[in-house]
Amino acid sequence: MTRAAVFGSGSWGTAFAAILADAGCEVVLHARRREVAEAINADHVNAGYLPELVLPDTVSATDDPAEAARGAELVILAIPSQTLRTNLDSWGHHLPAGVPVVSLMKGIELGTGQRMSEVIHEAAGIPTDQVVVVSGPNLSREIAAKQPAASVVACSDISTAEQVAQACAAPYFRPYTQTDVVGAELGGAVKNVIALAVGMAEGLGYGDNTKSTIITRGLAETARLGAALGADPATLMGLAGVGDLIATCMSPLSRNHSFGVNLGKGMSVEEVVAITSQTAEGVKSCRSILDLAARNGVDMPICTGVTAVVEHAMDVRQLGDQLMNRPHKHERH
Ligand SMILES: NC(=O)C1=CN([C@@H]2O[C@H](COP(=O)(O)OP(=O)(O)OC[C@H]3O[C@@H](n4cnc5c(N)ncnc54)[C@H](O)[C@@H]3O)[C@@H](O)[C@H]2O)C=CC1
Ligand SMILES: O=C(CO)COP(=O)(O)O
Repeated sequence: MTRAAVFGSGSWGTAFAAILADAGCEVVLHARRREVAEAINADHVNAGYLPELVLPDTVSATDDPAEAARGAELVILAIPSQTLRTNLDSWGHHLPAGVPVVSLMKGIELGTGQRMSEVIHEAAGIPTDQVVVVSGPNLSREIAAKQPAASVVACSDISTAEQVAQACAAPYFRPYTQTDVVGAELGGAVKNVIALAVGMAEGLGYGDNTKSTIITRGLAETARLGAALGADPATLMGLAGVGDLIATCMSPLSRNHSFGVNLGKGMSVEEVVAITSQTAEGVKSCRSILDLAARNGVDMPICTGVTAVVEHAMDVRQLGDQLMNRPHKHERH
């Protein structure tokens, strides 16, 4: 039985712990707060995040990172992107050597513009051929309800990707292996920003033509960034690209989508932050994605508009005009 350590006991870490357990692993969840770990051990439920999910007996929890990491043959990281480096600086030295380290995170680090796999490599010294990315249309509440879904397991070393895919293949969770780590990570990070834009459109009262236009042109700007950074275009047409884009942009379960809806309805960023208890990665990563795009000479008008709204440089009601009044151009450019 593979022993897996999952760091981050929020929505996705908890749902992924259940996937691993249902796939036959023994799982230890690391929770920052002792009372959360104790409640999971006592009740088999993480009430603050996924109260409807009863965790199998093979999932236990601890607030001690050394204990979580001890003997792990597989490490999973599911914490907010902008806190990954600080977390790894604090307990990354406990991670066992020579085992796959999986990123579930969908963001780009502010300041460095690094993808999460790059942060893991740099901050924890994990060799790149042991860093794995799992990304796809995986809204945690649907996964927790064991509704069927698939995902991409990407690693530069295909045998490591296959090992991780084997460990997380559950009856309701179907992994597909990949070697395009860059494409998988960019798809996951940029779709959050596009989902904010779609949510804003919905909040402003626009319908499905508008939303489909944003999704499709959002995919176009993701593809441009991917091309500049060496992603395989086919990855962005797959589960980690268009698959996740559709799920996140269309679902009321998406935190990014919901955040955007509230902005579109006229709430301020601060007001939405105050009522959002979980991570909406696009709010922080819009700036880092835009900086990354600028450094690579890539035009990302939707991300530019979302960032302007998030940073108070533009009223949400101006976003549509700004996008619609850009110079006309060929669809492929
Ligand atoms: N929830 C979902 O449906 C999915 C989420 N993801 C990605 O997984 C990552 C984690 O997301 P969620 O689990 O949904 O987030 P969440 O907000 O539900 O949970 C975050 C977890 O990280 C912990 N944490 C550790 N250090 C922290 C710090 N310094 N500040 C705040 N929290 C800290 C929190 O205690 C909490 O357990 C994100 O990058 C997200 O984009 C990816 C796929 C699906
Ligand atoms: O990544 C996700 C679904 O694949 C979750 O999206 P949100 O973070 O917007 O809830």
